[in-house]
Amino acid sequence: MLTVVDLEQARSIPLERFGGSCANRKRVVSLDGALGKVLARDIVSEEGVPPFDRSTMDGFAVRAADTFGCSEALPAILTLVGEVEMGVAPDAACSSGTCMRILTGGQVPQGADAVVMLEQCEEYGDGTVGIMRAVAPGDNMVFKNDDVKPGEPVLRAGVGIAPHHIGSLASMGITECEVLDDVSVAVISTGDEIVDEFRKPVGAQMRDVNAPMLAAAVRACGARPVRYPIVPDEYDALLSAVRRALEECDMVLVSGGSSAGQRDNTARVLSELGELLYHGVAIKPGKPTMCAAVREKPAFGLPGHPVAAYFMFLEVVRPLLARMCGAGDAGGRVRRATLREGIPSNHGRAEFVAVRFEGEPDCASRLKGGQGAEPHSEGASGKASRGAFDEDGREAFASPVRSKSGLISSLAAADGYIVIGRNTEGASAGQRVDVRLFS
Ligand SMILES: Nc1nc2c(c(=O)[nH]1)N[C@H]1C(S)=C(S)[C@@H](COP(=O)(O)OP(=O)(O)OC[C@H]3O[C@@H](n4cnc5c(N)ncnc54)[C@H](O)[C@@H]3O)O[C@H]1N2
Ligand code: MOO
Repeated sequence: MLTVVDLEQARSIPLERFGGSCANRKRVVSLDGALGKVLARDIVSEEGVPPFDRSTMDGFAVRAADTFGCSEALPAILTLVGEVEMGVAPDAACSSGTCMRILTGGQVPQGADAVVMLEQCEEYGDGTVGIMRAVAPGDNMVFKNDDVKPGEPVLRAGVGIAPHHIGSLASMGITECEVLDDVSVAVISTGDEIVDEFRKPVGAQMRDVNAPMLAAAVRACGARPVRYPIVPDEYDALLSAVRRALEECDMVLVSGGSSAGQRDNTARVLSELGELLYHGVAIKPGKPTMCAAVREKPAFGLPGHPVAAYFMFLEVVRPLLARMCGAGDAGGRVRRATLREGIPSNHGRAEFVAVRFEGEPDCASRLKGGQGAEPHSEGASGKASRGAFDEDGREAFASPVRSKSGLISSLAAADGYIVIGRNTEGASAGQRVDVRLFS
């Protein structure tokens, strides 16, 4: 029997049940394998970076005080006492009235506290250098430990490791780090008519759309998909596939067989193995979605129709998976837009509607100045008299994309989707909406 919930409950029930207990396995990876992983503990450097005062320009290391008041007309004349070799600690120091030749990245010698750029100096060839621009202490150089101070945390546990973090770790000489272990997600397609995407369908067979798509969606969350062989519409076959997947993975996704037909086994299998938390969501498409707890692991039954499976993954599975991966709730990016045309929707369920953005002239000036704004068609809700603006100040318009839940390529024309509430007559032209972006 269907235990129907609304979309918000479909999302919150698994989050409450499984969201707190996860993401605790850790492993050590080398920097090569660290990209995209979530750091498991704070990074504190034992070393300071840079380990010495360092020039950021080609020129001459000086005592800044020696250059005060100098100009092109009246250069400060300093005695050249040597040259800093790259990668080697200087063999001389700068005392008052002296300077040393230095290249970008060279160690600023003792006594010097600034560097004058080459272009602002003139070598006279007699062992002296004319300085034509005054510098302040610290100009054109960085000091020892400016980037990283020993003992200070540089990266915090929970951060998603990006390329610049890997650069930072390398600079500290940290070549491996502890990260949260991958969350593994079993992806199972079921249906007698489904063949894998490498085979040519014969008769009334169809290629598996859901498994490659859901595996990619799992990967996009930072988790590791594990694909299992396609399961026929047989109870025992699905029971043993799901049982095995739950032993091997942290979460299971089954697509197909989710409604209440004779050959739809997913709900029966999940009830047999564990506790069905809900079966049925008041949303179109996506109605037969279910969630179960099997030995405290989450198992979702998603609709066979690919568009429905994708929307329900994004709305219901992704928030939990993101939490399990240690990345917060990761609701996806949202962009505000104004609907170009009305969308009727009055079947007592909330509805996902794919939309695309329409190109519009840049309205930044109108937004900022607030003058000369032309009103747009007023929605039936009366809420919007002007368009919505994105963060760049561009006015964004969205139009519905005709789509059906079995037609995955219809989404290729869409940039994202909106959710029309359950107790409405639909959405009206001119209404402002939050478009959940696909990417
Ligand atoms: N009499 C009723 N029929 C249906 C109802 C209903 O309430 N009463 N609900 C419809 C809705 S809504 C959906 S959604 C689907 C749910 O289907 P199932 O989850 O049981 O899935 P199947 O029946 O196995 O497949 C539905 C459809 O999707 C295709 N499919 C399945 N798996 C894949 C895959 N991996 N890749 C590509 N396509 C797949 C399958 O061939 C079917 O065409 O039920 C409606 N029916
Ligand atoms: O609700 Mo079904 O999930 O229309 O495609």
